[in-house]
Amino acid sequence: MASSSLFQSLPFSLQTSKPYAPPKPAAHFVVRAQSPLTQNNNSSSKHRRPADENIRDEARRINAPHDHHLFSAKYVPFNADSSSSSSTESYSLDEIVYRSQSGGLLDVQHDMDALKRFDGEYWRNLFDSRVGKTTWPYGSGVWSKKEWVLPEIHDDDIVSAFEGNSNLFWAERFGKQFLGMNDLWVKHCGISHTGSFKDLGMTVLVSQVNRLRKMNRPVVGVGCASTGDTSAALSAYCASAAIPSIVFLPANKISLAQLVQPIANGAFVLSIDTDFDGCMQLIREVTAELPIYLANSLNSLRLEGQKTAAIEILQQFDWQVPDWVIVPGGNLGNIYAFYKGFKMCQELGLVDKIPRLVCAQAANADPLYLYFKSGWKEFKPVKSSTTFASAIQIGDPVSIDRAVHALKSCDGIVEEATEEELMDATAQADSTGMFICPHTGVALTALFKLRNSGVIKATDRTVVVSTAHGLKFTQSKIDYHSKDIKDMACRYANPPMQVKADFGSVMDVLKTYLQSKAH
Ligand SMILES: Cc1ncc(COP(=O)(O)O)c(C=O)c1O
Ligand SMILES: N[C@@H](CCOP(=O)(O)O)C(=O)O
Repeated sequence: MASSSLFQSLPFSLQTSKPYAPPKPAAHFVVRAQSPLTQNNNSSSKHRRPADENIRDEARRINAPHDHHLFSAKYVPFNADSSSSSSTESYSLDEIVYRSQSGGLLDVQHDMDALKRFDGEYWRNLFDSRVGKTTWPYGSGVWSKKEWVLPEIHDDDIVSAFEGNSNLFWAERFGKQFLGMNDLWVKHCGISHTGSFKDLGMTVLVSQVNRLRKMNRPVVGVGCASTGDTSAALSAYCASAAIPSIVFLPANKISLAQLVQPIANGAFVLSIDTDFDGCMQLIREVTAELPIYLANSLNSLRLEGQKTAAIEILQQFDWQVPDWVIVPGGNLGNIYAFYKGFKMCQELGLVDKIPRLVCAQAANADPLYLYFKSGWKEFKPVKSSTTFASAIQIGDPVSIDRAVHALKSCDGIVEEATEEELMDATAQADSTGMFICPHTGVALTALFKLRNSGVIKATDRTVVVSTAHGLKFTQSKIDYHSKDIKDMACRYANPPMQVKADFGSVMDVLKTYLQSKAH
């Protein structure tokens, strides 16, 4: 139905480069900011869709086909200094390609001129109008930004669990009690369908695979190497689209909760006697030989979804820019994704600056930290050792170049956390009502260090990105609270008390407890 198209309802043509003159505010919101679907939702005479129509059918009926061709994106070689690049190498997103001709990384480049024909206010209003709906596919926090993510995919090909839109938690007590801060926030990306931020990228990647398979491209299955979260997301999204998934896991190096996820979702699970870097090497070799599509963040499609978490943070602050965003880093795709999300918002006029980024690593797997400390002189992969932050136990990150570009471009910082520091920070956060994963503990340790050194000020608005759900990492919490960790004081342990099953004994321990709590 062409007349209900968002873009047809706009009072200017995309074919012209004439600057757009905003209409009056009331008309602006009604005419320009709404998607075809929200126009239906907001109408006072809105109709429920017919009982025999599902939300995909509804989207098919309402969304005009040409909406998919207004914006476009392609793969280009990732080049930190893109302004001076004269490369003409590029690939359609429908090609199966992970590396540039020179063997370097790729990046998804959007047609920024087409996107710039709409002003920042337009995009802010459009994104805001889609939050919290069940309309397909915009109810997802990722697909609510579809024009900036994978503009050309048909809504019908999208595989989504309505991911994103995760809560931005005001860490009131933690901020005040431990850091003297009152504007500290935790972006809970792990409160998500499979319990980590990987869902944001995987909905994009698996949707594209779904499209490729419908185009009869040679993709029999999708594979990844994983420290637990990528494999969980991959297997869930593939299962929902009936696509075979294959996961390479380092034997005995991921949590039980993570291991059971791909098993339950029907993935082909290979437990391999090596570390993550070894699994990554193997999956790269295998995907070069077999019709298995690579789902790790080496594949730049993933980062297009992950960058929406940055846009969401701005949106949740009503498009005000925080001073700092702290992200735990392993394979280093996510730190770049955050940078890219913020940068696009700046370039397209939604905000006028970007935050400073901090990448936080476990000291037992800290190649980026060592590189940063050397003044970016020479990058050397490390042999990582065991860490409670097991999902970031990565010594040879594939996105090192992306991360360095992101950090240099925003005056960023790299910090690290020892095992004791990250476990203490996790326990401290939990004691104030959170239930975070050890990777978030790494990010909080970075915050402690930067507050103590005065780099982050008490009044700075700071966001810590929580990357996975704490329930995936209960064993480390049990060990900590049982004081069962060698060479660790476990200063914030809160072990349960064994009490005899009689009234007097229970009363005694309760009285002692209440006295200790009385003001
Ligand atoms: C829970 C968790 N946090 C942080 C990271 C680090 O993200 P990245 O590999 O994009 O640096 C990962 C995965 O690597 C993860 O699973
Ligand atoms: N933590 C990751 C490691 C792989 O990262 P990716 O973003 O490159 O897939 C995991 O959970 O597997």
